[in-house]
Amino acid sequence: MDIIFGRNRKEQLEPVRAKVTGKIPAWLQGTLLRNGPGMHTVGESRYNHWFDGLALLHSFTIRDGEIYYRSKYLRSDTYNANIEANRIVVSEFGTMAYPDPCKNIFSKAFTYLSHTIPDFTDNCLINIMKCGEDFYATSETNYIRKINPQTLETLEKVDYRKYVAVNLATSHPHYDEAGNVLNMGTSIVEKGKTKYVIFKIPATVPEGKKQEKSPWKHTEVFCSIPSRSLLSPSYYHSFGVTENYVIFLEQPFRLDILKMATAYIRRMSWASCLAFHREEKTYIHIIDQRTRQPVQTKFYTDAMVVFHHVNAYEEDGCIVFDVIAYEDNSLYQLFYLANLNQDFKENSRLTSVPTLRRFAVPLHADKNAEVGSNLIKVASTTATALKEEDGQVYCQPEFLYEGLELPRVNYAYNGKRYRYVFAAGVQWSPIPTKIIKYDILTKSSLKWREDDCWPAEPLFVPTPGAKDEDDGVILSAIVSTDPQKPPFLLILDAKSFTELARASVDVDMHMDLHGLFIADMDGDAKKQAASEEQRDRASNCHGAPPT
Ligand SMILES: CC1=C(/C=C/C(C)=C/C=C/C(C)=C/C=O)C(C)(C)CCC1
Ligand SMILES: [Fe+2]
Repeated sequence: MDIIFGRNRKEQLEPVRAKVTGKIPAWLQGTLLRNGPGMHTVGESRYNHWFDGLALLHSFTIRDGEIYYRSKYLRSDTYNANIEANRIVVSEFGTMAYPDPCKNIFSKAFTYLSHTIPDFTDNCLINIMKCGEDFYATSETNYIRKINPQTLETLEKVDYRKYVAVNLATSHPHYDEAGNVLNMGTSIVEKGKTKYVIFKIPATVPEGKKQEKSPWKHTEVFCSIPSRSLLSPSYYHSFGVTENYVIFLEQPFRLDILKMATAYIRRMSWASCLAFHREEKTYIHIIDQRTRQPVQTKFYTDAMVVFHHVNAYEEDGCIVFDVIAYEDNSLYQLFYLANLNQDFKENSRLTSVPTLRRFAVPLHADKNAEVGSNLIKVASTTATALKEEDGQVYCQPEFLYEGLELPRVNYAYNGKRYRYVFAAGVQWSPIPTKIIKYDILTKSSLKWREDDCWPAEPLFVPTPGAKDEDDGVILSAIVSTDPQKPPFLLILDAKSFTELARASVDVDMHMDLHGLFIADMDGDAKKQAASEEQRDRASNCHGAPPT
């Protein structure tokens, strides 16, 4: 499996034309931009974990039935420092690195301890985020990197901490219809008050505040939730939204801050500071977006580990939310390269299969309801919420489907009642072998698979003017373990799950994590943008300084 995971990939700087078979829908024009780890060895040193790898951006540009592929390593400070030193000098999730072996490590550790938490990596390998017209490569630390989505060039480094007090932030923000970004992060050092912070980055500079040009400067804190444990906040990889609420799971998979502060001196990785406490509860926080306050009722469920929220919506006074959940944290364990390389089949068996679970949370608990009664009256789910004596509400999910990860939905239905989940199919191994369309209404599924093929996260792109939720295509980059079969971009019809086209490229493609599709503007929008640009230029000539 080294062929898929541990091998360093060659970047493809010049766009290369793909060999297309089948027929690409004429309306499908734009760029699929994705991110993931591509280099795990620098000189003689090797990362321990797949999530440590240096970020490799890649893109498929689809135009008039042709597809061009390119890839480029993110020139993060981390990448540059490693390449210059010809070894790993910056710590990542599963690898602690020691920048200068000549320096006394105790003095280094002392500096770290006095600052509590060291400076994190800017190796942004997980996802791509859109802020206004700009694109950023993201990870889960306080740094993100602006990128050029066309050339894949690395631009400036943005430190979240300059705009909002967070040391960690998710790689899975949400977007509202205007393109404003809603994200969450954890503040672990501010005055000892460990808290989770929900914040909003506007897509454009708000009216009347134009003197401050960057939308980042207008980032606002939406709501803060104190951590149940000051020294051990919950780890989370994503969160959910409905039209009016935010759903945050404070799960008993926690980061130990004291362990983090001493990790460097103990020669332990950040990953070793994460622990799953199976005897604890998972708290379900519901935040009202209108009042910006958490709903006061204490909702909880059993211990679980969730990386990906799928979707959520409001129905009959309840919040229904769907997540991919595990019984434990074995997923992170399996992605150690040592497990992925030798005896792959033996070592890479998940001890719990990722399951699509539906929860329902009652927003207005009936005061007269009896203790022990189920507060969920929604007919569409068997999820329950039991009223307890002390006023807490114990939620138990409905198990919908077993063996799927990297979920995507038609984003026009994000926060709304929806029907379809597109995901990668995984069984006892964490590596996807199928692409799945799961129909929540009929509880049936459609699958795509092919021998020796390892599909990436399936991304849904809607047909312009689509009426049905599944009216569109699925895009997935596929790598193969068969040396005769080059990697390809698969285009499926999202309704029937039949292949429309594939675009093979003879390049060294990596298995990636997440990304997005940037649709080309249509003719009219292009014309309008051009005339706006012309108008802006003209107004610049009349006094305003050029930007
Ligand atoms: C570097 C670093 C981190 C990195 C986490 C990463 C890189 C997580 C990747 C998760 C993925 C890819 C999950 C997929 O489901 C932490 C632990 C946040 C905190 C300390 C510094
Ligand atoms: Fe993710």
